[in-house]
Amino acid sequence: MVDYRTQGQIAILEVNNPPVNALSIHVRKGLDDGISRAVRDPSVKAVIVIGKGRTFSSGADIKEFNKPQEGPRLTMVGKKLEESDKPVVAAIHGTCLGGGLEIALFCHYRIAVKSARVGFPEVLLGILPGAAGTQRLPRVTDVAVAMEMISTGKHVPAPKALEYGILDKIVQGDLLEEAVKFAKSVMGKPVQPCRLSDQPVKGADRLVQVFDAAMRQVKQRQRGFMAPVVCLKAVRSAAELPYNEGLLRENTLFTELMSSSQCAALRYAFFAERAAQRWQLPSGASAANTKPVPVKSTGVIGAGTMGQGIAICLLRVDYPVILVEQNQKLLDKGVEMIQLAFKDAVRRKLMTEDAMRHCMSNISPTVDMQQLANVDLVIEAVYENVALKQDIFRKLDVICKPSAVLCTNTSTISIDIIASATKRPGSVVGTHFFAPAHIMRLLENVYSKDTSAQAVATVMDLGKKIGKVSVLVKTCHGFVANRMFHHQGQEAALMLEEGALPEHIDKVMEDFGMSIGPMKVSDLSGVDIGWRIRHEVAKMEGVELTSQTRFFRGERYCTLPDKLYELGRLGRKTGKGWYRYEKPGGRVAMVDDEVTNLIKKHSAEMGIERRGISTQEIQERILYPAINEGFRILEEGVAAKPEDIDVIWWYGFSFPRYMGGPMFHASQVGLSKVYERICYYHQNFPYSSHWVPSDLLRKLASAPSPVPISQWMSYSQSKL
Ligand SMILES: C/C=C(\C)C(=O)SCCNC(=O)CCNC(=O)[C@H](O)C(C)(C)COP(=O)(O)OP(=O)(O)OC[C@H]1O[C@@H](n2cnc3c(N)ncnc32)[C@H](O)[C@@H]1OP(=O)(O)O
Repeated sequence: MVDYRTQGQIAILEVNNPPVNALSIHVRKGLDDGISRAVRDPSVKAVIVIGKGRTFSSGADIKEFNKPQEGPRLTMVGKKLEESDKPVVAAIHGTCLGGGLEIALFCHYRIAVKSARVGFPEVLLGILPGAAGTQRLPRVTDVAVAMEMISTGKHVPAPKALEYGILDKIVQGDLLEEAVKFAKSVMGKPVQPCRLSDQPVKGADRLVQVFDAAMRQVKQRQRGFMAPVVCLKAVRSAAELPYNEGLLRENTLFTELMSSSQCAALRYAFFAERAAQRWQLPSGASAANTKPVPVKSTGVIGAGTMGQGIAICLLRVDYPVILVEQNQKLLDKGVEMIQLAFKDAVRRKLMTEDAMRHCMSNISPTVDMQQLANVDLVIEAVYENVALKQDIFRKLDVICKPSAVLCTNTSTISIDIIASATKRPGSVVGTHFFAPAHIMRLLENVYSKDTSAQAVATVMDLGKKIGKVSVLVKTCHGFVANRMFHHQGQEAALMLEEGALPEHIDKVMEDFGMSIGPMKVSDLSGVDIGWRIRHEVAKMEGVELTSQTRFFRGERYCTLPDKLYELGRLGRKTGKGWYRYEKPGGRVAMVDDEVTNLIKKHSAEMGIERRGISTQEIQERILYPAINEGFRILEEGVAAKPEDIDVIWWYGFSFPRYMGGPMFHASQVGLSKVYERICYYHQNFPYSSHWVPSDLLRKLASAPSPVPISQWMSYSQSKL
């Protein structure tokens, strides 16, 4: 785990724990033994700590977090490194994160290659750097920088770290050779001035202003999230207490965070996100055994809002895009909007003018679908209409080369139905982007009964290349995201006619931790989207939805969203939806009397006596139908595991990661309690199918002891 060797008078401690040199027990032990040996050996005059493979160290081994601590503690190992009278040099490449950076800060010197990155991402796991990081970073760099780095978890590129004083030197060429040269240059020099524990905190005279400003920012950005607040308190203590007392304070705060439910949720999230990338099809084909089709050229059909966003995602990572629209006017408008989005990115310094010009030069607008004949991958992004999408896929089947992967950005329509329009259903796959497509991180990839493993591998790979988090699901109406979200929308509308107002529902859910409530989400995604989907489904079933409709598909139906649509209140884009906005496309949601009156009038027309709806009821009626549907999705194998559902909710609907996602949240509340409440609502609202309890949930809820989330799927086929 740590290879010890000497090169002349230099001892080299090389951490060797693939894939990312996590500081597992054997690594800590190896470093501890290694530094003792180097200190003991009179022929050794300097020590280098370096990482083998792709990185210096990614920090503590997160898999060890819920196990009892064994072996030497990181702080003890660090203390030994610092106390060595022989200079110790950390030689950094790849990433130097968390405990890895703490080890480096215990060393007397730090050198790095230019591409290296350093950081304290502990906050993203709901903890703080608990091996002296909060006490040592503000001693090497300014306290303001330390507060920013530790409370955000952002990685800092080597050149910036040099500027901050975290690094002593950036080297070119072979890192070990450079480290040896550096070690020789400091051999024999006293190490005392390089021991950070002896240094004062930098910028301590501005502590109060810096702390107050950082705290304001953290509370604004991360409502309800404990770790950043506690991180700031720990750094503050570095400036207020002597080093050893600061360490004790850090330890108390660390223990508090480590035992929190937020930390448990974030640890779960860390592994869930990575597990989602390890997709597998029922056939046994998987990420591990399937190669994607090489994609060098792409096409996007539809230059509307979604098509523009998707084209931007592709252009940003250098894919040439053939953008197809049905007429020149719509095409020109689409290209203009893409250009505007890039200009905005330049204005916000997210890209250079040159990069923008390069992206725009890669776009080939056309009204001729034949131009797609040679593309490797095409994404259809027209509006949600089965006949239209089938027509496009019929044409693509004739036009595109046999190896092309044919993707549809449908948000609800079964991929089986769309693929059936072609003679190559194996090449057809869903790529469900979330609006705004160039900003939202989620890509819900959807396979049909015929989709080939290669097509799946291609879109999962594409997701990674364009910077998305991809989750693979099986086709059904609405897939995972919209199928779960739909029930929230339904239940929210029903609560509105019973007595709630949009601002009440949103406040409760925002206080729960959602970055925006469901009514604001509806305004953001567009009231017309839901309307179109509902009416499309009704049309397919030969039903007409009118203002008098009270039941649809045997369920209680609320016409309020349809009434909003009929008033032209389509959401942010029209400047009014469930709220009023400062302008079309505005962001500031204001309560609108017109909506309040509409809702009250609607309740009266329906003969419903309005009542006060409690916070608990709003929270449960928004979350539990989605959770119940999540269990059905698992039962049906639409999602392979609960973790995939939670990943979809963090990235698709901004569900607070520190609460773990709806399925993890259910596990924390307790499945028997969730089941009992769902049964209660089912009794009270028998005409809403989303309250019919899922069979899988029933089985899990009646297990003799709580079933860990990792074992839920083993109950899905059981006969209990
Ligand atoms: C007290 C607490 C202290 C002292 C800490 O140090 S807490 C840990 C702080 N460090 C982190 O939070 C870093 C976490 N890791 C990452 O951010 C990334 O993995 C990376 C930037 C280091 C590399 O990213 P990438 O190249 O994309 O690779 P993956 O993320 O896919 O990771 C590869 C596999 O390694 C596993 N991994 C990564 N870091 C750790 C870790 N610290 N402990 C245990 N395991 C880790 C990760 O799960 C991947 O595993 P598989 O999915 O392939 O099984």
